[in-house]
Amino acid sequence: MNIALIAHDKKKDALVSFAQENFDLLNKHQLYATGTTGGRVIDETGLNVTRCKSGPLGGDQEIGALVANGEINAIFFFRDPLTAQPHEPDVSALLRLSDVYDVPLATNEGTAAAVLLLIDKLDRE
Ligand SMILES: O=C(CO)COP(=O)(O)O
Repeated sequence: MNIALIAHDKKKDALVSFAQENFDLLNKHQLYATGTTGGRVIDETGLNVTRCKSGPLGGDQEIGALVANGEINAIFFFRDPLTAQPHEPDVSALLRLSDVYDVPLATNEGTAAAVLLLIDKLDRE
């Protein structure tokens, strides 16, 4: 499956930890990420990740285009609910597209863990 990894700045540590803890499960899939998130995941986990542009520079929209083209099966987007983002319209557009195309979207670690387990179960059936 194709999984997109995205984290706002204050959630990047949590996403990197999540990726380290779930290395074996994530390593079975094609991973995409916004630029800075992807760089950290690559450097700190060794996972193979296709990087888009940084979120504020269009990365969320790039992921959105992949969603619209049916190329993303799940999104793990660790959002920071307490900090205003300069590119909030891009974030909202990505969330909207995940609903338009019925792509599972986890916006926090608990949901991401649940979705990843389900993806793995479905993969093995
Ligand atoms: O801003 C983001 C998501 O909206 C994430 O982008 P970066 O991974 O480039 O920081």
